[in-house]
Amino acid sequence: MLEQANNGDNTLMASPQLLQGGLARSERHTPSVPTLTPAMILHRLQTTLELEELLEIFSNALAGMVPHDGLTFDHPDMGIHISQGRLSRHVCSYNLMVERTEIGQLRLLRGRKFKEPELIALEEALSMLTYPLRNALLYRQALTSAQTDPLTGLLNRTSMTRMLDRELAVATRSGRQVCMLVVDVDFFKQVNDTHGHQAGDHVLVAVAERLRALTRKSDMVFRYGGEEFVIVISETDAESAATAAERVQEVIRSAPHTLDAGQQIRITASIGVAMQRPNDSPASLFKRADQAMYRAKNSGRDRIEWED
Ligand SMILES: Nc1nc2c(ncn2[C@@H]2O[C@H](COP(=O)(O)OP(=O)(O)OP(=O)(O)O)[C@@H](O)[C@H]2O)c(=O)[nH]1
Repeated sequence: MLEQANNGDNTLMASPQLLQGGLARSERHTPSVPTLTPAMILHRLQTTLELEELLEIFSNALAGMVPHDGLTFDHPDMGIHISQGRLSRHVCSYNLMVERTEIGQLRLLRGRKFKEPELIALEEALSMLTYPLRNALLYRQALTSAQTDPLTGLLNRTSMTRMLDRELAVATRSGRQVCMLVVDVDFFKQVNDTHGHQAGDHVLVAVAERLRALTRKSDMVFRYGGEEFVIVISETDAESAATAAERVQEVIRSAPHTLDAGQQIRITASIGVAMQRPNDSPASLFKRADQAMYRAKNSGRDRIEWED
């Protein structure tokens, strides 16, 4: 079993490694696949910025030279783990770099050992992959930042509309309902005015963290804008939604927030709740939850109000 690490400055290390998992011997790609010229491989790799598609192209282009059962790609800092084909006994692993920047680890898997000429061919192919791979990672980074709020790291309003569209359709098909909570921090302007904008930012980040920690994996938390957050609970009912709203209210007001200067401040939030109705769009559902939130504000704040 071989593990290679190509770190981009021509250092190559080899050490034995055995992968836990399947012991499949049949290869996903067989030697009958035609061998491509380097120019053809490079051309194909430059046809996409989608990471999964790029790796698929790479895997297919490699098939004639280095038959394999599967391929994995990992970039832990970007939270990326892609696995194509299947796990197999022998693993050939490369840490890829471009201009001294790590761009992830690529592993090739198959049931029999990789031979020396195959490793040479693989390294040649990898040298063609690195720049297209770097570009695909940059593209993914750009897409992610367009979807997230830079201050809190939560998904932003644009993402909310897109994801809610899908959630509403799924819930309609399954005969269940989506619930929306609009959560607006009370008297937030006072936090800024009294403690400064940096402290205000700090509170927003802390609120986002509390909401994220509270919500289940299937729930979605968005920063709608300013000090307004939206929680979307998939496939729920009114009783569970009420419990969720109480938990949100509690988690925000329970513990004080400690500012950088050491002061502690307590904050509360006004919460509006709306349940999905037939033919709801993201906008109509949001409108009812938002109106309910404003009623909570007008009724004294630190309250939960339901849609009409
Ligand atoms: N620090 C900080 N402040 C923000 C941010 N976005 C919006 N704000 C401020 O949040 C404040 C919101 O004020 P208002 O809309 O009056 O709301 P409020 O003071 O919370 O009052 P109520 O909602 O009525 O309880 C404004 O002063 C905005 O400038 C941000 O990202 N960081």
